Amino acid sequence: MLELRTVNAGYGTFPALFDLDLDVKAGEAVGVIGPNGAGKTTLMRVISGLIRPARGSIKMEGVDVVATPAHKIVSLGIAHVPENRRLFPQLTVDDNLKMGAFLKEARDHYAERLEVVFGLFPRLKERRHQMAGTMSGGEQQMCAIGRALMSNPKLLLLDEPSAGLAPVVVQQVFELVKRIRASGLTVLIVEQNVQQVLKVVDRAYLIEAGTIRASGTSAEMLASDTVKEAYLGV
Ligand SMILES: Nc1ncnc2c1ncn2[C@@H]1O[C@H](COP(=O)(O)OP(=O)(O)OP(=O)(O)O)[C@@H](O)[C@H]1O
Repeated sequence: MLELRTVNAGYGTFPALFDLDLDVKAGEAVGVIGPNGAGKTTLMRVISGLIRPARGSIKMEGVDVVATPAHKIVSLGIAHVPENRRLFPQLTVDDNLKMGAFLKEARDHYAERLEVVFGLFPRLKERRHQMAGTMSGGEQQMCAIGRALMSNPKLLLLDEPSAGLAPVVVQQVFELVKRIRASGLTVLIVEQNVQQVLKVVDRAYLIEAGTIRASGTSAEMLASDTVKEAYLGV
């Protein structure tokens, strides 16, 4: 579904990703783990078109993402839930969800999409008239994911959904990821919480200093000495 080949990207003259190759197949949940500053967020931004690669190719179902204008990338079926959620705190849950349905196709199917999102996250329906900024961290994450789902994506990019949440809420967020996964969506998820993320993904990539250092199934990653020593503290 998604194919990155020798992707190089950065900020000005600062290179953040080097010759990065990555694949996500339809129906898979794939994790990206790695230390602070490794380039995980940059990877998500380059896939969703927020920044453009200096070199390399990105294809979504065979379509060249690099040649697609940023505002059209959503219509390829890619939805990005950014780090720190980026909700509109002064707007209601309903209005935040509406923001996710700005494309014509999504607007035309707004009521239908809303039912899908409320079906997946009933809590959002209960809280639909509440200001997003007054909801708990876990609920806000739910709202951010719900907003992304309003565009009816095929591929959901989740950037550190558990960041800044209390341990019990982190559990709930990983339950959400499982639910999304079970609904048939393809998921690419960046996480610092290595132990937890390896429980919900099929495969994972370890990224260090802007490049892929290791990859494998969740079981392989859990058994890998590199991953164990650096990220699992064993
Ligand atoms: N807007 C920016 N301008 C300049 N440099 C940036 C910018 N955003 C990120 N960087 C740099 O790019 C590198 C990769 O950052 P990135 O945010 O992708 O890492 P990360 O793996 O997501 O880290 P973290 O887990 O801490 O969020 C870092 O060295 C960072 O300082």
